[in-house]
Amino acid sequence: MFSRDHPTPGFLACFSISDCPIWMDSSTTAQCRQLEAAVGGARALSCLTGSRAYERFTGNQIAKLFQQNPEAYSNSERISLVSSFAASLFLGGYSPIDYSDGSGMNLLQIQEKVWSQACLGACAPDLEEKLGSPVPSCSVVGAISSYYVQRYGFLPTCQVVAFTGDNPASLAGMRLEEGDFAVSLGTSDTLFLWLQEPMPALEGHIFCNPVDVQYYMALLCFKNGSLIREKIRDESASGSWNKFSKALQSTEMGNNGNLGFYFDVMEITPEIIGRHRFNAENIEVSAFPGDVEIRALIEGQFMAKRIHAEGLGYRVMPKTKILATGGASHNKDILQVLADVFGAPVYVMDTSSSACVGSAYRAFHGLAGGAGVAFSEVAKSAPRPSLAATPSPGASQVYEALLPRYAELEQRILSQARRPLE
Ligand SMILES: Nc1ncnc2c1ncn2[C@@H]1O[C@H](COP(=O)(O)OP(=O)(O)O)[C@@H](O)[C@H]1O
Ligand SMILES: O=C(CO)[C@@H](O)[C@H](O)COP(=O)(O)O
Repeated sequence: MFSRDHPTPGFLACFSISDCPIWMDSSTTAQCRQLEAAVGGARALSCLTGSRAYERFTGNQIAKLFQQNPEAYSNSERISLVSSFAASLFLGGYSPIDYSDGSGMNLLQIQEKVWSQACLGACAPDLEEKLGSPVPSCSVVGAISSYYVQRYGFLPTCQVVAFTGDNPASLAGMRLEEGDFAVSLGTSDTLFLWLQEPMPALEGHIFCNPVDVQYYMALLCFKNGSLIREKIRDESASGSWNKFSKALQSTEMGNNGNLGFYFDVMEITPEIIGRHRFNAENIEVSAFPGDVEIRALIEGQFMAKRIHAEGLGYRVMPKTKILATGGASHNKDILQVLADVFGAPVYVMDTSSSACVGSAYRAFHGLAGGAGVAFSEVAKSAPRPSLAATPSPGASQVYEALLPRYAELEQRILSQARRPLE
Protein backbone atom coordinates (compact mmCIF):
# COMPACT_ATOMS: atom_id res chain seq x y z
CA MET A 1 0.00 0.00 0.00
CA PHE A 2 1.46 3.31 -1.08
CA SER A 3 0.94 6.41 0.96
CA ARG A 4 -0.29 9.70 -0.53
CA ASP A 5 2.12 11.74 1.59
CA HIS A 6 5.61 10.71 2.49
CA PRO A 7 6.21 12.18 5.97
CA THR A 8 9.83 11.02 6.15
CA PRO A 9 12.32 10.85 3.32
CA GLY A 10 13.56 7.52 2.01
CA PHE A 11 12.26 4.49 0.20
CA LEU A 12 10.27 2.95 3.07
CA ALA A 13 8.37 6.20 3.54
CA CYS A 14 6.31 5.45 0.44
CA PHE A 15 4.52 2.56 2.21
CA SER A 16 1.40 3.38 4.20
CA ILE A 17 2.05 0.56 6.68
CA SER A 18 5.45 -0.80 7.59
CA ASP A 19 4.50 -4.42 8.27
CA CYS A 20 2.56 -6.26 5.60
CA PRO A 21 1.03 -9.71 6.13
CA ILE A 22 2.30 -12.44 3.79
CA TRP A 23 0.41 -15.36 2.27
CA MET A 24 0.71 -17.48 5.44
CA ASP A 25 -1.49 -15.08 7.41
CA SER A 26 -4.80 -16.56 8.53
CA SER A 27 -6.11 -13.75 10.73
CA THR A 28 -8.98 -12.53 8.52
CA THR A 29 -11.66 -15.17 9.18
CA ALA A 30 -14.17 -12.49 10.26
CA GLN A 31 -13.61 -10.54 7.02
CA CYS A 32 -13.93 -13.76 4.98
CA ARG A 33 -17.34 -14.49 6.48
CA GLN A 34 -18.43 -10.86 5.87
CA LEU A 35 -17.38 -11.06 2.21
CA GLU A 36 -19.17 -14.36 1.63
CA ALA A 37 -22.32 -13.03 3.30
CA ALA A 38 -22.23 -9.90 1.13
CA VAL A 39 -22.33 -11.87 -2.15
CA GLY A 40 -24.76 -14.63 -1.15
CA GLY A 41 -22.48 -17.25 0.38
CA ALA A 42 -19.24 -19.13 -0.16
CA ARG A 43 -20.38 -20.89 -3.33
CA ALA A 44 -21.61 -17.66 -4.91
CA LEU A 45 -18.25 -16.04 -4.13
CA SER A 46 -16.43 -19.01 -5.63
CA CYS A 47 -18.50 -18.82 -8.83
CA LEU A 48 -17.70 -15.12 -9.09
CA THR A 49 -14.03 -14.98 -8.10
CA GLY A 50 -12.86 -18.61 -8.44
CA SER A 51 -12.52 -19.19 -4.69
CA ARG A 52 -14.59 -19.07 -1.54
CA ALA A 53 -13.13 -16.51 0.87
CA TYR A 54 -9.58 -17.38 1.92
CA GLU A 55 -7.81 -15.63 4.75
CA ARG A 56 -4.62 -14.89 2.81
CA PHE A 57 -6.43 -13.42 -0.20
CA THR A 58 -5.89 -9.72 -0.68
CA GLY A 59 -9.50 -8.51 -0.50
CA ASN A 60 -9.90 -9.92 2.99
CA GLN A 61 -6.54 -8.54 4.05
CA ILE A 62 -7.54 -5.10 2.74
CA ALA A 63 -10.89 -5.33 4.57
CA LYS A 64 -9.11 -6.08 7.85
CA LEU A 65 -6.70 -3.21 7.37
CA PHE A 66 -9.54 -0.83 6.55
CA GLN A 67 -11.47 -1.94 9.66
CA GLN A 68 -8.49 -1.77 12.02
CA ASN A 69 -6.57 1.16 10.59
CA PRO A 70 -8.92 3.33 8.51
CA GLU A 71 -6.46 6.21 8.52
CA ALA A 72 -3.70 4.18 6.85
CA TYR A 73 -6.25 2.87 4.36
CA SER A 74 -7.59 6.27 3.38
CA ASN A 75 -4.06 7.59 3.19
CA SER A 76 -3.14 4.94 0.60
CA GLU A 77 -3.27 6.12 -2.99
CA ARG A 78 -2.51 2.70 -4.49
CA ILE A 79 -2.60 -0.95 -3.46
CA SER A 80 -0.33 -3.37 -5.33
CA LEU A 81 0.27 -7.09 -5.18
CA VAL A 82 3.87 -8.14 -4.62
CA SER A 83 4.00 -9.00 -8.34
CA SER A 84 2.66 -5.66 -9.59
CA PHE A 85 4.83 -3.86 -7.03
CA ALA A 86 7.95 -5.56 -8.42
CA ALA A 87 6.89 -4.54 -11.94
CA SER A 88 6.35 -0.99 -10.67
CA LEU A 89 9.99 -0.84 -9.57
CA PHE A 90 11.09 -1.60 -13.15
CA LEU A 91 8.56 0.82 -14.64
CA GLY A 92 9.24 3.70 -12.29
CA GLY A 93 5.45 4.05 -11.92
CA TYR A 94 2.49 1.99 -10.80
CA SER A 95 2.09 -1.23 -12.79
CA PRO A 96 -1.38 -2.75 -13.17
CA ILE A 97 -2.35 -6.06 -11.56
CA ASP A 98 -2.51 -8.97 -14.04
CA TYR A 99 -5.59 -11.21 -14.34
CA SER A 100 -3.85 -14.34 -13.14
CA ASP A 101 -2.30 -13.09 -9.88
CA GLY A 102 -5.36 -10.85 -9.52
CA SER A 103 -7.44 -14.04 -9.27
CA GLY A 104 -5.95 -14.67 -5.82
CA MET A 105 -7.68 -11.68 -4.24
CA ASN A 106 -11.36 -12.70 -3.95
CA LEU A 107 -12.08 -9.49 -5.89
CA LEU A 108 -11.80 -10.30 -9.60
CA GLN A 109 -14.64 -11.79 -11.64
CA ILE A 110 -12.58 -14.46 -13.33
CA GLN A 111 -14.90 -14.91 -16.31
CA GLU A 112 -15.53 -11.24 -17.10
CA LYS A 113 -12.07 -10.18 -15.92
CA VAL A 114 -13.28 -7.06 -14.14
CA TRP A 115 -13.30 -6.18 -10.45
CA SER A 116 -16.49 -7.34 -8.78
CA GLN A 117 -18.32 -4.27 -7.53
CA ALA A 118 -20.05 -6.38 -4.85
CA CYS A 119 -16.73 -7.68 -3.53
CA LEU A 120 -14.99 -4.32 -3.66
CA GLY A 121 -17.90 -2.71 -1.82
CA ALA A 122 -17.87 -5.42 0.86
CA CYS A 123 -14.14 -4.97 1.53
CA ALA A 124 -13.47 -1.23 1.66
CA PRO A 125 -14.53 2.08 0.11
CA ASP A 126 -12.90 3.57 -3.01
CA LEU A 127 -11.07 0.31 -3.62
CA GLU A 128 -11.35 0.27 -7.42
CA GLU A 129 -9.46 3.53 -7.70
CA LYS A 130 -6.71 2.25 -5.38
CA LEU A 131 -6.29 -1.02 -7.31
CA GLY A 132 -6.28 0.38 -10.87
CA SER A 133 -7.67 -1.67 -13.78
CA PRO A 134 -6.50 -5.29 -14.12
CA VAL A 135 -4.82 -6.28 -17.40
CA PRO A 136 -4.19 -9.53 -19.34
CA SER A 137 -1.09 -11.25 -17.98
CA CYS A 138 0.72 -10.94 -21.34
CA SER A 139 0.30 -7.13 -21.55
CA VAL A 140 3.22 -4.84 -22.15
CA VAL A 141 2.78 -2.33 -19.31
CA GLY A 142 5.36 0.24 -20.40
CA ALA A 143 9.02 1.06 -20.97
CA ILE A 144 11.77 0.47 -18.43
CA SER A 145 12.45 3.31 -16.03
CA SER A 146 15.40 5.57 -16.95
CA TYR A 147 16.92 4.63 -13.57
CA TYR A 148 17.65 1.08 -14.85
CA VAL A 149 19.04 2.46 -18.12
CA GLN A 150 21.46 4.79 -16.33
CA ARG A 151 22.33 2.63 -13.34
CA TYR A 152 22.39 -0.89 -14.85
CA GLY A 153 22.72 -0.33 -18.61
CA PHE A 154 19.27 -1.65 -19.66
CA LEU A 155 18.44 -0.64 -23.23
CA PRO A 156 16.06 2.33 -23.26
CA THR A 157 13.87 0.35 -25.69
CA CYS A 158 13.37 -2.39 -23.06
CA GLN A 159 9.68 -3.03 -22.37
CA VAL A 160 8.11 -4.39 -19.17
CA VAL A 161 5.52 -7.17 -19.45
CA ALA A 162 3.02 -7.46 -16.56
CA PHE A 163 4.38 -9.48 -13.64
CA THR A 164 2.35 -12.36 -12.19
CA GLY A 165 2.32 -14.70 -9.17
CA ASP A 166 4.71 -17.54 -8.42
CA ASN A 167 2.29 -20.34 -9.32
CA PRO A 168 1.04 -18.83 -12.61
CA ALA A 169 4.68 -18.11 -13.54
CA SER A 170 5.54 -21.74 -12.76
CA LEU A 171 2.70 -22.95 -14.98
CA ALA A 172 4.32 -20.97 -17.80
CA GLY A 173 7.82 -22.20 -16.90
CA MET A 174 6.76 -25.84 -16.94
CA ARG A 175 4.74 -25.37 -20.14
CA LEU A 176 2.00 -27.40 -18.58
CA GLU A 177 -0.30 -29.30 -20.94
CA GLU A 178 -3.91 -30.19 -20.29
CA GLY A 179 -4.17 -33.35 -18.16
CA ASP A 180 -0.78 -32.82 -16.46
CA PHE A 181 -0.42 -32.07 -12.76
CA ALA A 182 2.22 -29.60 -11.59
CA VAL A 183 3.40 -30.11 -8.02
CA SER A 184 5.48 -27.32 -6.55
CA LEU A 185 7.44 -28.26 -3.43
CA GLY A 186 8.58 -24.90 -2.09
CA THR A 187 7.94 -23.20 1.23
CA SER A 188 4.31 -23.99 0.54
CA ASP A 189 3.36 -26.98 -1.56
CA THR A 190 0.98 -26.30 -4.41
CA LEU A 191 -0.68 -28.44 -7.02
CA PHE A 192 -1.95 -26.85 -10.19
CA LEU A 193 -3.43 -27.75 -13.55
CA TRP A 194 -4.35 -26.16 -16.87
CA LEU A 195 -8.15 -25.88 -17.24
CA GLN A 196 -10.31 -25.24 -20.31
CA GLU A 197 -13.36 -24.28 -18.27
CA PRO A 198 -13.55 -22.96 -14.73
CA MET A 199 -14.98 -25.45 -12.21
CA PRO A 200 -15.36 -23.33 -9.05
CA ALA A 201 -15.78 -25.29 -5.81
CA LEU A 202 -15.70 -24.75 -2.07
CA GLU A 203 -12.10 -25.90 -1.92
CA GLY A 204 -9.13 -24.75 -3.97
CA HIS A 205 -8.95 -21.94 -6.47
CA ILE A 206 -9.62 -21.20 -10.10
CA PHE A 207 -7.32 -18.55 -11.57
CA CYS A 208 -7.27 -16.90 -14.97
CA ASN A 209 -4.67 -18.69 -17.07
CA PRO A 210 -1.40 -16.68 -17.23
CA VAL A 211 -0.51 -17.61 -20.82
CA ASP A 212 -3.85 -17.83 -22.61
CA VAL A 213 -6.55 -15.38 -21.65
CA GLN A 214 -9.44 -17.65 -22.68
CA TYR A 215 -8.40 -20.48 -20.32
CA TYR A 216 -7.99 -21.03 -16.58
CA MET A 217 -5.83 -22.84 -14.05
CA ALA A 218 -6.81 -24.74 -10.91
CA LEU A 219 -4.68 -24.39 -7.78
CA LEU A 220 -4.57 -26.11 -4.42
CA CYS A 221 -2.29 -24.63 -1.76
CA PHE A 222 -0.85 -26.60 1.19
CA LYS A 223 0.72 -24.41 3.83
CA ASN A 224 2.73 -27.14 5.57
CA GLY A 225 5.29 -27.85 2.86
CA SER A 226 9.06 -27.52 3.14
CA LEU A 227 9.07 -26.01 6.61
CA ILE A 228 7.56 -29.14 8.17
CA ARG A 229 9.78 -31.36 5.99
CA GLU A 230 12.76 -29.47 7.40
CA LYS A 231 11.47 -29.86 10.98
CA ILE A 232 11.01 -33.61 10.62
CA ARG A 233 14.43 -33.82 8.92
CA ASP A 234 15.95 -32.05 11.95
CA GLU A 235 14.06 -34.20 14.48
CA SER A 236 14.40 -37.60 12.76
CA ALA A 237 17.37 -37.36 10.39
CA SER A 238 19.87 -35.18 12.33
CA GLY A 239 19.23 -32.27 9.96
CA SER A 240 20.53 -34.17 6.92
CA TRP A 241 18.60 -34.55 3.63
CA ASN A 242 20.88 -37.46 2.92
CA LYS A 243 19.70 -39.34 6.03
CA PHE A 244 16.12 -38.28 5.24
CA SER A 245 16.51 -39.92 1.81
CA LYS A 246 18.00 -43.06 3.34
CA ALA A 247 14.94 -43.34 5.59
CA LEU A 248 12.69 -43.21 2.51
CA GLN A 249 14.82 -45.85 0.80
CA SER A 250 14.85 -48.18 3.81
CA THR A 251 11.10 -48.14 4.46
CA GLU A 252 8.41 -49.92 2.47
CA MET A 253 5.78 -48.30 0.28
CA GLY A 254 2.67 -47.98 2.45
CA ASN A 255 4.78 -47.72 5.64
CA ASN A 256 3.29 -50.96 7.04
CA GLY A 257 -0.03 -49.18 7.37
CA ASN A 258 1.28 -46.28 9.50
CA LEU A 259 -0.17 -42.94 8.45
CA GLY A 260 0.59 -39.41 9.59
CA PHE A 261 -0.75 -35.85 9.39
CA TYR A 262 1.80 -33.12 10.07
CA PHE A 263 0.35 -29.63 10.27
CA ASP A 264 2.41 -27.47 12.60
CA VAL A 265 0.57 -24.39 11.35
CA MET A 266 -3.14 -24.31 10.50
CA GLU A 267 -3.32 -26.03 7.11
CA ILE A 268 -5.26 -24.50 4.22
CA THR A 269 -6.16 -27.81 2.53
CA PRO A 270 -7.77 -29.13 4.77
CA GLU A 271 -8.19 -26.81 7.77
CA ILE A 272 -6.40 -28.97 10.33
CA ILE A 273 -3.69 -28.14 12.86
CA GLY A 274 -1.41 -30.49 14.79
CA ARG A 275 0.40 -33.78 14.28
CA HIS A 276 -1.70 -36.95 14.19
CA ARG A 277 -0.22 -40.45 13.76
CA PHE A 278 -2.19 -43.67 13.25
CA ASN A 279 -1.02 -47.28 13.26
CA ALA A 280 -2.29 -49.94 10.85
CA GLU A 281 -5.38 -50.48 13.08
CA ASN A 282 -6.32 -46.77 12.80
CA ILE A 283 -5.41 -46.23 16.45
CA GLU A 284 -3.86 -42.85 17.17
CA VAL A 285 -0.32 -43.17 18.53
CA SER A 286 1.90 -40.48 19.98
CA ALA A 287 5.14 -41.21 18.10
CA PHE A 288 6.75 -43.22 15.30
CA PRO A 289 10.35 -44.38 14.96
CA GLY A 290 12.37 -41.82 12.94
CA ASP A 291 12.32 -43.66 9.60
CA VAL A 292 8.59 -44.39 9.85
CA GLU A 293 7.95 -40.75 10.74
CA ILE A 294 9.77 -39.55 7.61
CA ARG A 295 7.87 -41.89 5.29
CA ALA A 296 4.56 -41.08 7.02
CA LEU A 297 5.20 -37.37 6.43
CA ILE A 298 6.02 -37.67 2.73
CA GLU A 299 3.36 -40.26 1.91
CA GLY A 300 0.79 -38.23 3.86
CA GLN A 301 1.67 -34.99 2.04
CA PHE A 302 1.25 -36.64 -1.37
CA MET A 303 -1.86 -38.62 -0.44
CA ALA A 304 -3.48 -35.36 0.69
CA LYS A 305 -2.63 -33.77 -2.67
CA ARG A 306 -4.09 -36.66 -4.66
CA ILE A 307 -7.24 -36.92 -2.50
CA HIS A 308 -8.01 -33.21 -2.62
CA ALA A 309 -7.31 -32.95 -6.36
CA GLU A 310 -9.55 -35.95 -7.08
CA GLY A 311 -12.21 -34.56 -4.75
CA LEU A 312 -12.41 -31.60 -7.13
CA GLY A 313 -12.65 -33.87 -10.18
CA TYR A 314 -9.01 -33.65 -11.29
CA ARG A 315 -8.15 -37.30 -11.93
CA VAL A 316 -4.92 -39.03 -12.77
CA MET A 317 -5.34 -40.45 -16.31
CA PRO A 318 -3.16 -43.05 -18.07
CA LYS A 319 -1.29 -40.28 -19.94
CA THR A 320 -0.98 -37.93 -16.93
CA LYS A 321 2.48 -36.55 -16.23
CA ILE A 322 3.43 -34.98 -12.91
CA LEU A 323 5.76 -32.02 -13.32
CA ALA A 324 7.63 -31.34 -10.09
CA THR A 325 9.33 -28.08 -9.20
CA GLY A 326 10.50 -26.11 -6.14
CA GLY A 327 13.37 -26.78 -3.74
CA ALA A 328 12.33 -30.30 -2.67
CA SER A 329 12.11 -31.44 -6.29
CA HIS A 330 15.91 -31.83 -6.06
CA ASN A 331 15.27 -34.87 -3.87
CA LYS A 332 14.85 -38.01 -6.00
CA ASP A 333 13.58 -40.09 -3.09
CA ILE A 334 10.79 -37.61 -2.40
CA LEU A 335 9.93 -37.68 -6.14
CA GLN A 336 9.81 -41.50 -6.05
CA VAL A 337 7.10 -41.35 -3.35
CA LEU A 338 5.26 -38.76 -5.47
CA ALA A 339 5.31 -41.11 -8.49
CA ASP A 340 4.18 -44.06 -6.35
CA VAL A 341 1.31 -42.26 -4.64
CA PHE A 342 -0.02 -40.73 -7.88
CA GLY A 343 0.73 -43.78 -10.03
CA ALA A 344 2.16 -41.49 -12.70
CA PRO A 345 5.64 -40.61 -13.96
CA VAL A 346 7.31 -37.55 -12.47
CA TYR A 347 9.28 -35.13 -14.62
CA VAL A 348 11.53 -32.24 -13.64
CA MET A 349 13.04 -29.36 -15.55
CA ASP A 350 16.75 -28.62 -15.53
CA THR A 351 16.01 -25.91 -12.97
CA SER A 352 13.75 -26.06 -9.92
CA SER A 353 13.11 -22.30 -10.35
CA SER A 354 10.32 -22.76 -12.85
CA ALA A 355 8.67 -19.48 -11.81
CA CYS A 356 11.75 -17.53 -12.91
CA VAL A 357 12.04 -19.41 -16.20
CA GLY A 358 8.31 -18.96 -16.78
CA SER A 359 8.66 -15.23 -16.22
CA ALA A 360 11.30 -15.09 -18.95
CA TYR A 361 9.07 -17.07 -21.37
CA ARG A 362 6.15 -14.80 -20.52
CA ALA A 363 8.26 -11.73 -21.26
CA PHE A 364 9.13 -13.15 -24.71
CA HIS A 365 5.48 -13.97 -25.28
CA GLY A 366 4.33 -10.47 -24.29
CA LEU A 367 6.87 -8.85 -26.61
CA ALA A 368 6.01 -11.23 -29.45
CA GLY A 369 2.44 -10.01 -29.45
CA GLY A 370 0.84 -11.57 -26.36
CA ALA A 371 -2.76 -12.63 -26.84
CA GLY A 372 -2.40 -12.77 -30.65
CA VAL A 373 0.39 -15.39 -30.52
CA ALA A 374 0.27 -18.91 -29.03
CA PHE A 375 2.48 -19.17 -25.94
CA SER A 376 3.40 -22.74 -26.96
CA GLU A 377 4.80 -21.36 -30.23
CA VAL A 378 7.01 -18.85 -28.43
CA ALA A 379 8.32 -21.40 -25.91
CA LYS A 380 8.59 -24.33 -28.33
CA SER A 381 12.38 -24.53 -28.42
CA ALA A 382 12.70 -24.55 -24.62
CA PRO A 383 14.20 -27.76 -23.17
CA ARG A 384 11.74 -30.58 -22.45
CA PRO A 385 11.37 -31.78 -18.86
CA SER A 386 13.22 -35.00 -18.05
CA LEU A 387 11.92 -38.14 -16.38
CA ALA A 388 12.87 -38.30 -12.68
CA ALA A 389 10.77 -41.19 -11.30
CA THR A 390 8.31 -43.83 -12.49
CA PRO A 391 5.84 -45.68 -10.24
CA SER A 392 7.38 -48.73 -8.56
CA PRO A 393 5.84 -52.15 -9.30
CA GLY A 394 2.97 -52.78 -6.90
CA ALA A 395 2.56 -49.10 -5.98
CA SER A 396 -0.99 -48.82 -7.26
CA GLN A 397 -2.27 -51.74 -5.08
CA VAL A 398 -0.58 -50.27 -1.99
CA TYR A 399 -2.00 -46.78 -2.42
CA GLU A 400 -5.44 -47.83 -3.69
CA ALA A 401 -5.83 -49.35 -0.23
CA LEU A 402 -4.22 -46.54 1.70
CA LEU A 403 -5.84 -43.51 0.05
CA PRO A 404 -9.39 -44.19 1.35
CA ARG A 405 -7.98 -44.82 4.84
CA TYR A 406 -6.09 -41.52 4.75
CA ALA A 407 -9.25 -39.71 3.58
CA GLU A 408 -11.33 -41.30 6.36
CA LEU A 409 -8.80 -40.42 9.06
CA GLU A 410 -8.65 -36.86 7.76
CA GLN A 411 -12.44 -36.65 8.13
CA ARG A 412 -12.14 -38.06 11.65
CA ILE A 413 -9.61 -35.38 12.65
CA LEU A 414 -11.75 -32.68 11.07
CA SER A 415 -14.89 -33.78 12.87
CA GLN A 416 -13.06 -34.00 16.21
CA ALA A 417 -11.75 -30.47 15.69
CA ARG A 418 -15.31 -29.24 14.98
CA ARG A 419 -16.81 -30.91 18.08
CA PRO A 420 -17.92 -28.16 20.51
CA LEU A 421 -16.10 -27.99 23.84
CA GLU A 422 -17.99 -29.80 26.62
N1 LIG B 1 17.45 -32.08 -1.07
C1 LIG B 1 16.32 -31.54 -0.60
N2 LIG B 1 15.33 -32.34 -0.13
C2 LIG B 1 14.18 -31.82 0.32
N3 LIG B 1 13.93 -30.50 0.38
C3 LIG B 1 14.89 -29.65 -0.07
C4 LIG B 1 16.10 -30.12 -0.58
N4 LIG B 1 16.84 -29.03 -0.97
C5 LIG B 1 16.08 -27.94 -0.68
N5 LIG B 1 14.90 -28.30 -0.15
C6 LIG B 1 13.82 -27.44 0.35
O1 LIG B 1 13.50 -26.47 -0.62
C7 LIG B 1 12.94 -25.35 0.08
C8 LIG B 1 13.05 -24.10 -0.78
O2 LIG B 1 12.25 -24.29 -1.92
P1 LIG B 1 11.98 -23.06 -2.91
O3 LIG B 1 11.14 -23.57 -4.01
O4 LIG B 1 13.28 -22.41 -3.27
O5 LIG B 1 11.19 -22.12 -1.92
P2 LIG B 1 10.14 -20.91 -2.13
O6 LIG B 1 8.79 -21.54 -2.09
O7 LIG B 1 10.36 -20.05 -0.94
O8 LIG B 1 10.47 -20.28 -3.45
C9 LIG B 1 13.74 -25.25 1.36
O9 LIG B 1 12.88 -24.78 2.39
C10 LIG B 1 14.21 -26.68 1.59
O10 LIG B 1 13.52 -27.22 2.68
O1 LIG C 1 -0.34 -18.63 -1.39
C1 LIG C 1 0.17 -19.33 -2.24
C2 LIG C 1 -0.63 -19.70 -3.39
O2 LIG C 1 -1.90 -19.10 -3.36
C3 LIG C 1 1.58 -19.76 -2.14
O3 LIG C 1 1.99 -20.61 -3.19
C4 LIG C 1 2.46 -18.57 -2.09
O4 LIG C 1 2.47 -18.00 -3.39
C5 LIG C 1 3.82 -18.81 -1.51
O5 LIG C 1 4.68 -19.58 -2.19
P1 LIG C 1 6.12 -20.06 -1.62
O6 LIG C 1 6.46 -19.27 -0.40
O7 LIG C 1 5.99 -21.51 -1.36
O8 LIG C 1 7.04 -19.78 -2.78
